[in-house]
Amino acid sequence: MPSPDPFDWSAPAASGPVDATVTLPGSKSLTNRFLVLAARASGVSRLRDPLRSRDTLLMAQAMRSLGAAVEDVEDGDWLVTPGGSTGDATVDCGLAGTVMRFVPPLAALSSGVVHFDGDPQARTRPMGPALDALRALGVGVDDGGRGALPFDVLGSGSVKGGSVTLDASASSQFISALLLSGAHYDDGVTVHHDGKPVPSQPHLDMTVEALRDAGADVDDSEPNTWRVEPGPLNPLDVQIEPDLSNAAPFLAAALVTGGRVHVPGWPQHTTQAGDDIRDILDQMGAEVTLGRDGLTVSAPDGFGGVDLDLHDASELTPVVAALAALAQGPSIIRGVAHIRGHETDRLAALAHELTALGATVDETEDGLRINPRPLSPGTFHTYADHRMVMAAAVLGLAVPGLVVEDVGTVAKTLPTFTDLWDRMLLREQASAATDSVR
Ligand SMILES: O=C(O)C1=C[C@@H](OP(=O)(O)O)[C@@H](O)[C@H](O)C1
Ligand SMILES: C=C(OP(=O)(O)O)C(=O)O
Repeated sequence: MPSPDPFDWSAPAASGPVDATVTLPGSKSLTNRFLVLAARASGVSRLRDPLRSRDTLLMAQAMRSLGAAVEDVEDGDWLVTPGGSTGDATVDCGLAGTVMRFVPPLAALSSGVVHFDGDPQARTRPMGPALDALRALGVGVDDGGRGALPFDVLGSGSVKGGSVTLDASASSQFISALLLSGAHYDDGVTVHHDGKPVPSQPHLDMTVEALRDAGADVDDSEPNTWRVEPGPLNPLDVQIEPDLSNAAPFLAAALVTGGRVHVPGWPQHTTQAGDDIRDILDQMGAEVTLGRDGLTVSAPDGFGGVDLDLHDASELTPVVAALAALAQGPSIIRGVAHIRGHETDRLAALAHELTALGATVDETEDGLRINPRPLSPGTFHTYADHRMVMAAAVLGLAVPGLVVEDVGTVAKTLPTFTDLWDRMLLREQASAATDSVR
């Protein structure tokens, strides 16, 4: 037999109920917002326990390219010393939506041409409305008419700003991007959304809250309109919360194995969309308890299918779809048409891979209908999508022999994923061993 591709990973099957505590690294969305805000604040900022993953390292590098210093200091924190670039620069976006959307409005403030590019799949992610909005605010952008990467932002040292209307139904990040830099524009920025509903409302709330943490004057009192007044931003000293979307596959393991998973440090208040996983797992029949010490999920009685609108928390779709394929009844996932423009067309990718394992899956215009069936092992393709790796790992718990193609792609937001996964399952073996000697 040919030896397996070195980047493939045999997903471990569970040999019994998991019983584990899993500590997750920091939130991608919070880390990358705070990096952008800190890069032009009025003093040195400290980011405590930031996520270090491909997306956040690319963002740190982008901030350096634009003149800020991002330094590793003791305890794993980042110190960010603001600075404005005075020359041409290049930004590698990788496949990070936050980098390709949040950095151009900041680059517009620099004095030079800032060239943006990324992975091949990044060139197909929606950018057009974000680039047109910058143009409407007086910024030169050369995208060769593509409305996508690669493109140049022609920085002239300042941006007039003002009012702009755009269609952000393809990504909330178009709006977050303008707000995160708008305080540095001469007239601030007012963003109006006109189109189908904007997805990911919690991420917009996160942007507004992060701006207010930095002292910005933000008005989000009217639907579909956001206003950031011009003015300096204060330096930040912020503790980054654990990434709750990255917690989802670990919590899902409690359901699949009939076990228990505890995630310490789960915030009592958060703007992270991943917090919605609590309600989703509860709807599937799990026991979900949020205490001062963190979140605990257990599922002694199995779990059922759900009818869910994931418009607000669409990044949870791959893991929820994996759970749905293993549930005791059919599920419908709605409201996530825009995730066809995520790392890959997630609806097509999930439908294809789950069907290949034996599930009955219909791709709808805005989601998936999933009918669980007995699944057979095979190779689960991941399409350069970290969350497809996480979905595959969840399936692998119940499908011995499942192989996950290109597991390294999970480093986009969680480079330690397979270590944490193995440790969660070792703990399960350890407790099984303890039980057997009792
Ligand atoms: O602003 C952010 O940090 C994000 C917003 C959301 O993007 P979309 O609105 O494009 O779905 C989310 O899916 C993504 O993972 C992170
Ligand atoms: C959609 C995602 O990422 P991005 O920030 O690249 O849009 C995601 O993490 O699921």
